[in-house]
Amino acid sequence: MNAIEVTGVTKKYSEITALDRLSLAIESGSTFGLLGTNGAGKSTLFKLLVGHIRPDDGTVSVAGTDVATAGPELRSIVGYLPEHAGFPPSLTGREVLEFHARMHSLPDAASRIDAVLSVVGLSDAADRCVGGYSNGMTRRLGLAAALLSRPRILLLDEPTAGLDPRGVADFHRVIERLDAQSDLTVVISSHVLTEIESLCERIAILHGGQLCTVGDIDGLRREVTDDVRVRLRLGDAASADSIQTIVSAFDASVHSTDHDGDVVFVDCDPEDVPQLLTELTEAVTIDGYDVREPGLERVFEQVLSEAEQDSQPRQNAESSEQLRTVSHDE
Ligand SMILES: Nc1ncnc2c1ncn2[C@@H]1O[C@H](COP(=O)(O)OP(=O)(O)OP(=O)(O)O)[C@@H](O)[C@H]1O
Repeated sequence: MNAIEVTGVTKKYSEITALDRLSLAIESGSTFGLLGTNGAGKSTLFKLLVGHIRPDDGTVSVAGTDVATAGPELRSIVGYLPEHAGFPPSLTGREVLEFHARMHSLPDAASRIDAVLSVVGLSDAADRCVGGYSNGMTRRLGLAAALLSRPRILLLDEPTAGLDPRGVADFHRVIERLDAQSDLTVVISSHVLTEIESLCERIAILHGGQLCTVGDIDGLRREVTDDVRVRLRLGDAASADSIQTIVSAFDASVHSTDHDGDVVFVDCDPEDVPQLLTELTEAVTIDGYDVREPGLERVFEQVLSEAEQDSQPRQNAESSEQLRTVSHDE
């Protein structure tokens, strides 16, 4: 069964088309990644799913309920962590949640608040003022608020943006625990492709308000390439040119090379890796290497470049410069 069904949805903000005839179904119980460039329409989709805005055309349903006609029960179906969730700094974490519980008329507020504080790891900080919370704690409080009404669907809009690596890891652990312990459907939007790769099974990529692709990550990778990516750390600066000379002898199977400082990336046929490494180590000093599956960034870049070739320039499209804001964690 699908937790989310969006059919032919268009949403405009005056002359800006934020979503353009979008159709997307997300299966119940899955953790789903929503990717896209800045301004692709991800936050707009979340706001439609939670009923904060209405589509100009098309239908949106969550857990079989049409959002257009749903009443307050929508709050117990969908939990939402917005991109910019702020709380009154003078309230404690617990008081913030008590306020949310009153808004949602939750019957068992006190025990529910204790439970969600424990899920997000804020029990010890519950009676401290939110103004003294770190960014990571504030995001986890936002997650606690989203979980308060025991939703069946959880929407997380860039949940780890601005968090330090430990904050990111803590947040991921909470999501993984939620994923393992329940049949919750989680939809995460993020610009950090490695985050989506580690948390999600399926993804959709949006661009200019349109759906470019949807599918499971491994399947999309296979559609894009059979290559592996060899990452080489060079022992001396002069060897980047030598590498180019050597890999050019493999031109049928080496599909691209790139470098970042003293690290060189070679995308090639997996069968050619042993021969390539042998020849390279004979010719240049290599301090280390590894061989990886192509990252999700390969899928992302390919899908977007195809979408850009296919589409007419859009009045409200963000500049191609912004494509580079997507994080590539090499
Ligand atoms: N309230 C609004 N008024 C006018 N335009 C808006 C409004 N909200 C969003 N937009 C525009 O709609 C488009 C989609 O915005 P949206 O915030 O949904 O994108 P996004 O994919 O979430 O972007 P980002 O990754 O930068 O957060 C953008 O062109 C944006 O400028």
